[in-house]
Amino acid sequence: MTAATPWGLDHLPYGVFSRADRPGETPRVGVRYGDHVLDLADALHDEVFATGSLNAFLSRGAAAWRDTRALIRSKLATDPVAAGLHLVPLDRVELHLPIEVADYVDFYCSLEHASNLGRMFRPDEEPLKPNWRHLPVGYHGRAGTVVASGTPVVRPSGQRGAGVFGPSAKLDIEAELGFVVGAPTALGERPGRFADHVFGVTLVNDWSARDIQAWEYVPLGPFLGKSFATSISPWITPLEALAGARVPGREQDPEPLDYLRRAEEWGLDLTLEVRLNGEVVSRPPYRGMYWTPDQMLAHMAVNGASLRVGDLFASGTVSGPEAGQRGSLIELTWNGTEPVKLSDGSVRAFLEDCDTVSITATAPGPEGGLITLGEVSGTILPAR
Ligand SMILES: O=C(O)/C=C/C(=O)CC(=O)CC(=O)O
Ligand SMILES: [Ca+2]
Ligand SMILES: [Mg+2]
Repeated sequence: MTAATPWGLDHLPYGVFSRADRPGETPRVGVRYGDHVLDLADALHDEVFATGSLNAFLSRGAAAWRDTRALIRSKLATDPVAAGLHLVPLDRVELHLPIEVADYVDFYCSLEHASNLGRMFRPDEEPLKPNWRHLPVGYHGRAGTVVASGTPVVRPSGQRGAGVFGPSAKLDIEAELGFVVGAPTALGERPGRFADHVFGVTLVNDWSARDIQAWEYVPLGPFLGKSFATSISPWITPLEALAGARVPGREQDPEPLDYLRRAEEWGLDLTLEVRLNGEVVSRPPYRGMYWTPDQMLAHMAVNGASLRVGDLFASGTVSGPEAGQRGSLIELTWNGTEPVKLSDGSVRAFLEDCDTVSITATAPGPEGGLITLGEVSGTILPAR
């Protein structure tokens, strides 16, 4: 087995795969270890891992997540020969959407991103709306169009102004971090500790058609400009693997209301990397995000809304203060006025057909070193 790898015992992200040698079998849950996937249904003799998604396992709750991770680590470390029987080479599996997405919520937690978009969409107003520093602004997305990395994204068509219909000419990305809810709550109940409900994180690309969005969003918020596809990584990194990445959240002014007070450190020192056709165009730093994920969770449930197994909530676009840290093309090119230059001599204001965008991230590992989050990638197909 592979020894020195960014996919070692300290990471072990979960995914759902099917095996080329077992056609027709229901996809299975595995953890990535080096260039292999450990087949958990076989290795742990537990049918919860043979159900086609992570949801049944997630519903067992945080104590089971911890015990399972400990068991997997001990099997791989102390009995590699036996564990090796259940390791399938990555190049012989197909990876799927890891969770059955229940509800999908997208937040807007980067001060820099919100300020940049405010300047472009509402040039005559203050960039930040008066509510922005008082609550993590969010909207409900379309769970059914969350797709696994690698799924092609068809350029959406829609209204782009009064009487104007056609393919989006401002197709964009949003590099985000997504949080997967494992343990649910009942209607009317408030969630407890963040780590008792949230299982792990995944990278998200919230594809956005800026021309459709700019015309439709007033006053109810994003709708068709974002609901055509949202891509996530096939790998869910459990929170425990991020123990070395936890940092205090960014200072907040004004002090948030009690229900939004941070009880624990859930700032995360992750650095994202956005590639366009293989070239790095941005490195957004997650640790500077204004609202932390524990605050997002508290806010989305404060009205008594229940959490469901498989809920996905995303941070919103991760943008830092520097030009090379912006998590969307609309910011990187300032609404297309300062196109990005690629090394083949071509330029991009927004995405063209056949462009491929991929997002990765690294974070300090729980035992030193770095861990690498699973990539999310997608290629644009022409409008239909
Ligand atoms: O400011 C606006 O009107 C719109 C902002 C966005 O498009 C951002 C969004 O989807 C949330 C985010 O990713 O931060
Ligand atoms: Ca978004
Ligand atoms: Mg989207």
